[in-house]
Amino acid sequence: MSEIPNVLSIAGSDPSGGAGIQADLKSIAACGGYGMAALTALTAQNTRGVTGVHLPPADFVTAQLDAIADDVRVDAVKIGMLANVETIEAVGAWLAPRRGPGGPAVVLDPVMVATSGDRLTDDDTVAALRYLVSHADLVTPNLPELAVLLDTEPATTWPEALEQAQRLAQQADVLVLAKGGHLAGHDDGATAGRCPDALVGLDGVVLELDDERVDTTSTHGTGCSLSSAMATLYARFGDWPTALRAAKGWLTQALRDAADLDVGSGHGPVGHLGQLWAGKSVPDPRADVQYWWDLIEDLRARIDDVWFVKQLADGTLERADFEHYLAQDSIYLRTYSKVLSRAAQLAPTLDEQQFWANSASECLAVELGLHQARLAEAEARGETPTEGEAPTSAETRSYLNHLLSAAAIGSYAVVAAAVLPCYWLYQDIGTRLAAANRPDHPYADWLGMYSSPEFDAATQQAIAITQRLARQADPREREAMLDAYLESSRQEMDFFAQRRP
Ligand SMILES: Nc1ncnc2c1ncn2[C@@H]1O[C@H](COP(=O)(O)OP(=O)(O)OP(=O)(O)O)[C@@H](O)[C@H]1O
Ligand SMILES: Cc1ncc(COP(=O)(O)O)c(N)n1
Repeated sequence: MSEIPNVLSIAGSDPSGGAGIQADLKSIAACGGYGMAALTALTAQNTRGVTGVHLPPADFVTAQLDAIADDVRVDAVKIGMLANVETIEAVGAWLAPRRGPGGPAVVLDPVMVATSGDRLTDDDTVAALRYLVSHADLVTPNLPELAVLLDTEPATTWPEALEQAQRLAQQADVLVLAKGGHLAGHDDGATAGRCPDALVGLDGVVLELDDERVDTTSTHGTGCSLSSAMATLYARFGDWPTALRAAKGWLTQALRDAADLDVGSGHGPVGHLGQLWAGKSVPDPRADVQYWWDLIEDLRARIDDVWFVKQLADGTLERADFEHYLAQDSIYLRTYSKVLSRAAQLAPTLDEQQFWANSASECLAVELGLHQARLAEAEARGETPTEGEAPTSAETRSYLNHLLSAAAIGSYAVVAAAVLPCYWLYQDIGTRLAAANRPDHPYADWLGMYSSPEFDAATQQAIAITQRLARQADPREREAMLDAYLESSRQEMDFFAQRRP
């Protein structure tokens, strides 16, 4: 089976190309899908407004849908403008037997009013649309549409929008994408200059993304474009948060790319294909290291529960266990420093070379400190410190083998991805360990060292470098980066969980 999903838009036509099925087909293509379109309405429309609407008979809408389904597997459906009750019922009836496991994902954009302010639906369609909402997987109303569906006033602040979205989610048992586009000019609070979107379920916000508000009047068709991007990216990646991450990044850039177009004198279209024309790949959440971090959310929670981390935090850790950890950390850092030197060797710029080389050197300084601390620990217990290195544990060896293989055969991007968890996880855990410190804590000196502005800054720089490399990587290298990152994260966990012999 092809990896390119077949995505069907059931929507109206905008002959000026910015909204409706024209926007949908461009979005689907830009997001890596094969686009199909069944027309529910023809509008006479341009960037300034709608001057006419012509509706095909409802049974001809059904005929188009049947023709597609008789021949083509449909992986996802996006529903846009449905101008009257007959059309809504025809689409609902066609969809009903196709819902459920193995059926296409359904995104409903309950279009009622165009960006220009022109109504696109009859007044009596609202009740029928409410019914269809409860039969979709995801519904993407703008703030006025959300209010109409709930029979209330439009939200003017983001918290109010989220509250309304949750209410709709509960009423219709559907996932709601709350969109901040219409907050412009209302909300001068936390969202000023920003354009937030959030997936909201029955229990509240599932994922909230806050992106820059692009300073443009070319917002015609953003709702159409976003909903068809969501259908396509869900079909590609299999979950809604991942789809939203990729769709939001793509749409924000498409809004910026609108500046390259010269279409009409009103609200112009977005630059759907600008990113493809610039030679960038189709949207891919794996290009965002924050997505990598979210993927290891469970693992991060488990690290906090590892016996060693808990006992170190609450001060019940036995000295011998602590000494074992210091010994293994010392061995780890010696080799980790070599892997960082490999990153320095591969770095294309002076800045990055210097960053990795400094980090490698810093590791050795810390290793020296650890060595001395280990001797002091042994002396404190009245033992003669053993000179030379302790034997390397299986866990330490496994982590180092992974890093060394990345350094031996991985690209610069893969090496950066492999070393990143040691910064990021350590800094993250360190913040909580440092917070657990108190003057009479048996490991007070240590916990104090876990968090430092210098290490925070180095972590941010490692994240920024890896982020740039992930964006530039082709899909194959990106996959290798993510694999290396995930493996290092698992190895971090095993390293903390190891027991002394
Ligand atoms: N100026 C902007 N900058 C960045 N993102 C924007 C901007 N305007 C809208 N968006 C984004 O576009 C998407 C559509 O949002 P909006 O709330 O405008 O929906 P809509 O009203 O259905 O769209 P349309 O404007 O096409 O009618 C959302 O992801 C929103 O965050
Ligand atoms: C055929 C058609 N469908 C939908 C919209 C809504 O467009 P927008 O995304 O601007 O709200 C539109 N203007 N025309």
